[in-house]
Amino acid sequence: MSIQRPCVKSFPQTNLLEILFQPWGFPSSPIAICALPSGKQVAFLARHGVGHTIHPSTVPSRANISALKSLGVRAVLAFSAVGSLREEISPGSFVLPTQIIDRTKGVRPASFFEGTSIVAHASFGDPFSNKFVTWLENRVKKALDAEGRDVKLFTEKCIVCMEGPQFSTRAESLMYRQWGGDLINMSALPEAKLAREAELSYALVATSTDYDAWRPDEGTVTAAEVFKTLTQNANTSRHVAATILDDIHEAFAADGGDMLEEVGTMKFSIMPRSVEQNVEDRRKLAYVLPEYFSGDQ
Ligand SMILES: CSC[C@H]1O[C@H](OP(=O)(O)O)[C@H](O)[C@@H]1O
Ligand SMILES: Nc1ncnc2[nH]cnc12
Repeated sequence: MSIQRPCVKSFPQTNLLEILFQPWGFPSSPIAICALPSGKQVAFLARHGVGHTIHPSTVPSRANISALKSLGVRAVLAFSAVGSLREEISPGSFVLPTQIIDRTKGVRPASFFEGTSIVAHASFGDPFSNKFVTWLENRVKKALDAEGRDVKLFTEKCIVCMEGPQFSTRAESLMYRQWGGDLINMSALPEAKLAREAELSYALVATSTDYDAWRPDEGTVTAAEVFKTLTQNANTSRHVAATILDDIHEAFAADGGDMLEEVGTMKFSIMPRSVEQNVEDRRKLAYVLPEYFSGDQ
């Protein structure tokens, strides 16, 4: 879910060929561009496809993020069902995490630069956009407190992103707790990494559905257990989105605004040997980073 702005200044949408050129394939679902009651536009994308047909390991995250960027999106507010690794984060709780532990297994393309002649190392020490997350804290809390919704909100938590599709073993779940993990899902990565490379602000609203597999006297998570809480969490997520999207749009609307802390960061992440950059690679990367790759070298 994301904020849409009419146009990214320097995106080279000059002819039909350029528009049709989608270097990372098609996104998971059609992207619905909707007008809010205020008239502002937002774009919605279903990560697992319209009929939930896409496995977490094969979500085309590069296509998703690059398509959103090409539409003029500046900020992505992602939602995810997560397991809880902490007693206090009971199913039904909402969390705005600030850290990630990567337990994906290298099978997901995780960089726009992969397979190109251009090397870049994005900073990822703070994997979610700090300003965006901080900005969200009060707003999400207020939205959750409205209408007597009894939903707890946690902040400053660490999410483990695992490969799946099977859930974790008890031993893995206990290990993640020892590592400092508070939540677990299969979707935060490479989405957050790619948003960073695309210079988009990215925050995750994690919605807890289960206690994973670490509780000694309880059974381990099943898909059926996740589904039990999922519908209620999805309703609450829709309420949160409907309450805060206008304000998010507003916060990101002004050019050069405070919230756009990722814009400009890739400038110092791309290795500077541009003489050796392949023209086709530059063209491909111009789709997602027109700021650096659309012109001649
Ligand atoms: C249905 S449980 C596992 C599944 O749920 C989460 O998906 P999403 O993040 O799209 O809500 C998790 O990451 C797994 O992909
Ligand atoms: N326990 C769990 N592990 C991984 N992904 C999840 N999504 C929801 N619950 C999960």
